[in-house]
Amino acid sequence: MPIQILADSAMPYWQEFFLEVGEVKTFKAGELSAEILALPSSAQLRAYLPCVECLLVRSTTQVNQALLALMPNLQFVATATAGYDHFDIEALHAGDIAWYAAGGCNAQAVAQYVVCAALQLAVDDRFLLKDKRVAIVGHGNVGSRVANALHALGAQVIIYDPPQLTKAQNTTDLRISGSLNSPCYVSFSEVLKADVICIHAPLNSHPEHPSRHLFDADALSQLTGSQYLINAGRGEIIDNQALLSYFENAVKSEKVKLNVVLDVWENEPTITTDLVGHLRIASAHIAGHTLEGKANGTFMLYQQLCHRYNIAQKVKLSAMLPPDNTSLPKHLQNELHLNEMFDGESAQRLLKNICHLVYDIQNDDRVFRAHMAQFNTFAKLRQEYPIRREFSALRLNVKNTKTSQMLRGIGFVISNDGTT
Ligand SMILES: NC(=O)c1ccc[n+]([C@@H]2O[C@H](COP(=O)([O-])OP(=O)(O)OC[C@H]3O[C@@H](n4cnc5c(N)ncnc54)[C@H](O)[C@@H]3O)[C@@H](O)[C@H]2O)c1
Ligand SMILES: O=C(O)[C@H](O)[C@H](O)COP(=O)(O)O
Repeated sequence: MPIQILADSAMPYWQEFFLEVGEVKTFKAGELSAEILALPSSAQLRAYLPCVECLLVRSTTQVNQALLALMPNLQFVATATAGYDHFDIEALHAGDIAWYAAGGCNAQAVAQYVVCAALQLAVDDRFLLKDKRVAIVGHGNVGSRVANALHALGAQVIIYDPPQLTKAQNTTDLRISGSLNSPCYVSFSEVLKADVICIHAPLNSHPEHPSRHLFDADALSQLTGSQYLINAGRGEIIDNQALLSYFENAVKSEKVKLNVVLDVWENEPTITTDLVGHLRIASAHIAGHTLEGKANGTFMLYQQLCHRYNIAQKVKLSAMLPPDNTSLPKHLQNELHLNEMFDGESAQRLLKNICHLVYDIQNDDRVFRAHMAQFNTFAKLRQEYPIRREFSALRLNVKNTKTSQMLRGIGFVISNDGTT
């Protein structure tokens, strides 16, 4: 009997990977909840559920007790995402169902979203990132990449990650893979003093350090209009009602407002739309939605399935992705050669223009505002998100060693840079 797999169809290349493993039926985001499945229109999907052995989802499917009760043969649940707060872990354990989350699959994508946001704000507000102190909240797959990228841009980076710090203190080997060589761990009160705060913690109710509402009314009241707060972790890490009250009070008292970038929101997809007008950059939870990030997620689930069912891995991810052969327009390439030392405002503007050639975050912000102003289309915007590539898809030719190190640090692939 082939393995029975039920998978979210919003996983690029699912046919190429999952059909190698078993028989696959797909569903669309929003279709797989006990409430929706109770409707007569879901009869066909509901009838299939008792056969399902492997369930492959994205963050939009709540894997809870009510859903698990409909799949008595389920052995394995996996999500093609880094976050797994949509899993009821206790219910999975109770049902003796193995689970997996594709941690790191889209870390590069999120890091590049943050780099684009930071460069955009720096250019608009005429400051240099290298003069700023940046706090990273959550220094895992995503946070460490963001830390490395902003460090490469010259920023001073500090880290808030109590679970990681505890682990580091309890081990003789203080190196933490994928992070800055020696992370500078700080307290939460130091985070609140940083010029830029980037949130990349998971949503959790950790007994000592819960991330839910870490940025509550009290924390928000300590921030000022000269600071920047970027949330690409989970919406619930910032109390969105408290943030709205903060903005409304700032408007009333004519105070300069905190600069906030939100990719993630509380209660997605039914978000607090009143917040949008107060934000510097707003998007519909798409920071990780590059083709590479999503394809990595599918591939990581395929690897898990092969491992679990002892199947030889035949399909390679590199065979799927389109070739990375875009090159820089001549005028930008010339400018890049002229700005050899990459110092100062004009170099930062050039870097922003190069990054935005691959990913134009302003366009995501414009589209988001236009749609959210008309009707609540958060989920639709996410489902119809256009194909976005990562910086590695743009080949850069750079001679200066320092410049190429910096560009590599934020994820570009460099050729003919004089270092090789
Ligand atoms: N916006 C997006 O599209 C997008 C994409 C990818 C991931 N995410 C979110 O980002 C989160 C992080 O992803 P990751 O791959 O880096 O996960 P990860 O598990 O590799 O890293 C998370 C880090 O956060 C730390 N942490 C846990 N609780 C914390 C707390 N209360 N305060 C500070 N740090 C805390 C952990 O110790 C860990 O080092 C995911 O759980 C997901 O919710 C969002
Ligand atoms: O946790 C993650 O990996 C991200 O939040 C991910 O980008 C969510 O994407 P979705 O599954 O909702 O498409």
